[in-house]
Amino acid sequence: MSAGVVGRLRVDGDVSPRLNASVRSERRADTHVRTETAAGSQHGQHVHRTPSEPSARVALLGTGNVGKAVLDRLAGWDGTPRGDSLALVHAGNSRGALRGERLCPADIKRRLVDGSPWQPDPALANLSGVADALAGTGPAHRIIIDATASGEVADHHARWLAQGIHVVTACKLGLGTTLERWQDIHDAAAHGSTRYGDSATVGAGLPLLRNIRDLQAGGDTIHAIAGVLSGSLAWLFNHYDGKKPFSELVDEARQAGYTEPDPREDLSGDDVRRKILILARAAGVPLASDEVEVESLLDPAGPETGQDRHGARGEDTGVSPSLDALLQQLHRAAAAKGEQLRYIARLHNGRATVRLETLDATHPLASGAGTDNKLAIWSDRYREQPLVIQGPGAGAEVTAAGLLDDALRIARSTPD
Ligand SMILES: NC(=O)C1=CN([C@@H]2O[C@H](COP(=O)(O)OP(=O)(O)OC[C@H]3O[C@@H](n4cnc5c(N)ncnc54)[C@H](O)[C@@H]3O)[C@@H](O)[C@H]2O)C=CC1
Ligand SMILES: N[C@@H](CC=O)C(=O)O
Repeated sequence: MSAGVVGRLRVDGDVSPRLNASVRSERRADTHVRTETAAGSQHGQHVHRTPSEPSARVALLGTGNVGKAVLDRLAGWDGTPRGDSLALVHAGNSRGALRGERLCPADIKRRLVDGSPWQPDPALANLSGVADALAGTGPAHRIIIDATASGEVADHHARWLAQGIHVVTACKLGLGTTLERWQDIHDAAAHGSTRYGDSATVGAGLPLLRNIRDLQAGGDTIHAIAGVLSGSLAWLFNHYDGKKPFSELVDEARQAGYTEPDPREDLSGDDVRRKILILARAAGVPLASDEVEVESLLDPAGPETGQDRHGARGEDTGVSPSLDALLQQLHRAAAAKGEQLRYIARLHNGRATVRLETLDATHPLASGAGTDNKLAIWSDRYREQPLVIQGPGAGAEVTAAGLLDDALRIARSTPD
C-alpha cells in the first residue's frame, strides 16, 4: 500500500521539529527569481537573488546505503532550484572526506562510496573540522546531514546545534537512546536557534513525528500509540511463509538495504526500542531507554553457543538454527488460527512494550505489504478510532527523501 494518512489530518506544509526555537517564516525557493526585502535595506528596497545562490551549505556524513541515495537525489536535482538551494561543501565517511565550495554529488558518489578504491583525505574525517567546512560567507544556513549509524557522530549533534549548525539525521542514536542526550539536543537547538530534522529517524521519513507534533500544537493530548515501526521486520513477516528459513530472508532484507548495518539491531528489538522512545518523548512521555520492555527475536543463547548463524551468502544473520525452528513453529501456530506474526510497539499509560504478537488478519495493525510501517494514534481528538498512518518504513530512497525534505525546509526558512 502506498503512503497515506487515514483520518482528517492535513499532512502537508511545514511541520518539521523546531525544538523550542522561534517560529520562522517560510520563503519560497522554488521560483526562478525570488524577490525579498533585504535586511537593513533603506525604504524597504527590494533586492533580487538568483537561483544559483544557495540557501544552505551542507555537509553529508555517511556514504553507505542511505548516504549514496542522498547523493543520487542531489545529483538528480542538478541545475534545478532545489539543487541550487543546497550547496554540498563536505562529504565524508569513516575513511575520510572531500571538501569544496560546490561539490558535484555524482562525482562524490563515484569517489566516496564504500568499496571505492579511491582514497579520500583521512585528515578531513575529523568530526570537529566539519563545522569549519561549513563556515563561509554567503548563505546563512549551515546543515549537517547525518547518514551514519555512528554513536560518535550522534555525540556531536548537540555541539553542532549549539554552534548554530542545523542537524538533519537518519540516525536514531541522538533522540532514541539516553534521556540526557535527548535533552542535550533539545537544549542545544534552543540555545543555537537551530533545528533538528528527525523525520527519517522513525518511519524512514513517513509523517509520524510530524503528525504527533501537529496534534499537540493544536491542543490535542496523545493517549496511546501502537504500531509496526520496523520496516525490515515488517518485510520479513510479510514474506515469511515458514518454508524458506527465516535466516535466509534476513540476509535478503539486508541485501535490499532494509536492515540496520548490523541486522541484529533490528532482530534484538533495539531499533524499535529507539523508535518508540523517540515517538513517546515527542508525545510528551519522557521515558528512559530501560523503561521500554523489549522482547528480542535473537536467540538468548547467542553466538557463544557456537551455533551456525550464517545465511546462504555466508554472512552472520544473527539468526541461529534454533530461532529458525522456533519462528517456523510460531508461524505455523498463528497460520492455523488465521493469524499473522507482527512485531508491535505500544505506548499506553506511560508504559512501552516491543514484542512479537499474533494478530487476527482483520486487526488494523496486521495489514500492510513490503516494508510498510503503520502507526495508530489515540488522542482527545481520536478517541474511538485512531488516526492511522501507513507507508514504506525502510529503504535507502525513502530515507534519503525524508532527510532532504528536512534539509530543504531548513534551507527555505528565514534565518534568525
Ligand atoms: N536503511 C534504512 O531503511 C534506514 C536507515 N536509517 C538509518 O540511516 C543510517 C545509515 O544507514 P545505512 O546507510 O544503511 O548504513 P551504512 O552502514 O550503509 O552506511 C553508514 C555510513 O556511515 C559512515 N560512517 C561511519 N562512521 C562515520 C563517521 N564517524 N563519520 C563519517 N561517516 C561515518 C560509514 O563509512 C558509511 O559510509 C543508520 O543510522 C540507520 O539507522 C534510517 C531510516 C531507514
Ligand atoms: N532497520 C530499520 C531501517 C529504518 O529505520 C528498519 O528496519 O525499520
